[in-house]
Amino acid sequence: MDHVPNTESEREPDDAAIEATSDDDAGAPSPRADAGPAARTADDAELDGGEPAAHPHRFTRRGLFGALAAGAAGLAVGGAGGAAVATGVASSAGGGTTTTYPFFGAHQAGIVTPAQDRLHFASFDVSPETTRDELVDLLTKWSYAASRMTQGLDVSASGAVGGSPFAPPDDTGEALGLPPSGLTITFGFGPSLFTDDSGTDRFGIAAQKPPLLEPLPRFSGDAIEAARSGGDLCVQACADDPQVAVHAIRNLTRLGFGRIVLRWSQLGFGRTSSTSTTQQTPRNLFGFKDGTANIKAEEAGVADEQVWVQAADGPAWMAGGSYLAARRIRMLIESWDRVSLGEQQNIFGRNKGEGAPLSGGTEFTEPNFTAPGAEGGDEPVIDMKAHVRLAHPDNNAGSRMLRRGYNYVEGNDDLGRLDAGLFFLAYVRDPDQFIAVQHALATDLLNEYIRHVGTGIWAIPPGAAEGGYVGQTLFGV
Ligand SMILES: C=CC1=C(C)c2cc3[nH]c(cc4nc(cc5[nH]c(cc1n2)c(C)c5CCC(=O)O)C(CCC(=O)O)=C4C)c(C)c3C=C
Ligand SMILES: [Fe+2]
Repeated sequence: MDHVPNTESEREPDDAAIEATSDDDAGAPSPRADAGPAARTADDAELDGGEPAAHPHRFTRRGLFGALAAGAAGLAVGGAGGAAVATGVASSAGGGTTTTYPFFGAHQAGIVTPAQDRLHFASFDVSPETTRDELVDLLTKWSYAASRMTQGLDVSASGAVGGSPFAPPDDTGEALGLPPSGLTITFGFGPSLFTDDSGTDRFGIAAQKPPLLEPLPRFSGDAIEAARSGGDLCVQACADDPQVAVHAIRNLTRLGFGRIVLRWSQLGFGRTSSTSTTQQTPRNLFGFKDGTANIKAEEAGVADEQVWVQAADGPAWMAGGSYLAARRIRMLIESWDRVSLGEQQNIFGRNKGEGAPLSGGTEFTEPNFTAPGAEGGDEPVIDMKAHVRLAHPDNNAGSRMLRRGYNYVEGNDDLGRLDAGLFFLAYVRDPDQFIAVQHALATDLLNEYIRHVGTGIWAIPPGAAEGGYVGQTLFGV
């Protein structure tokens, strides 16, 4: 890891990290000043003193919910900093879990982390007036807020209900009472952050742009919509409760008012990949098990080989990071539903029930691409244009990718067809791992039933050191 060292005093977490800038009504002056000593919370003490809490996981939104339900005195006058109240546990209506993943670490969470059930993904453009210092300040605030929300805390110590009644709350509040739900928040930098359309180096980082970070090329059959593509920054929020994921994106967006603009966003449900051997393989909207051959966190050495940028790869600031390729892929559900079971299986090269390759065995048996068809003819049992054949590492110089996609359904079009599909997310050490496979899929039998309508690529910096911020290795302050 190549983190720029930082000191406690330089990077002391503080509510100030969340306060508004003059062009930003998201943050009023710190409400803690109004609250008085009686209102001080364990969180406040931790923040003021710069000492990390020994057990930050104790302070949960759920704890606060219990206190509210019990009518805890003082909250109505903005007394108690919400997140400190750890008693009176109420269960979540959203079905979330108490799982937490650390925000700080060598790699960002949300990549090899076991894929959660829900996604809210957002792409932002940095506003023309935003300076480098303001961008760094935003990344600092984002990291601080993310480090709290991923532990089930409000966005700041005063949070949703602990601040001044005369100022907008720091936290929007819709996650009050919900457990952490395994929330992970992953940040990325698009090619246009380094140089804009006119070639301008807006933030003095053009020289540090990874040579591999170029907009994805046009692929055969693409029907890309600009409004669903690209973006200077991306944020992937995954959780086991949709409201927790949406709360995270909403509050991060709010922190960026005046500095960034939401370009597009995507909700997802029903993860379409497993990233851990502890997880059952889920199904996509075509009804097939998806993620069987995905990279799993438990595969020794594979993430270093295929997912994490190594120090020797360069640039130095990306060591421990990754690249994220995103594709919004519409699935033509109604056409697919008229295809026979045999042809559906032929298209993927796996059976629909168990997900086993058509060459035989069980779900996790490696496909045999030379096994002959049942009639004993020349044709192999796994079609030459089957999806798993074309996407398999044997067909792609050994290259793999960590898939982390989600189903989406967004109503229907004017012909009464579901606007549904796969929001495909793949993490790779080198974007060419995705590009080569996507080119190989040009003859995929599946193409008759899908349309790629959105695209994007982002450099995913390494994780932040405790108390630091994501992107510190790039900006160096
Ligand atoms: C460029 C990469 C890929 C795109 C785009 C893609 C789209 C896509 N895939 C499915 C469903 C399945 N994919 C499966 C396997 C699979 N897919 C890719 C890559 C892309 N898929 C890879 C690398 C693999 C693994 C190949 C291997 O190593 O065997 C499967 C089989 C089960 C599994 O291993 O996950 C399914 C099912 C859809 C529906 C889709 C677009 C909408
Ligand atoms: Fe696939």
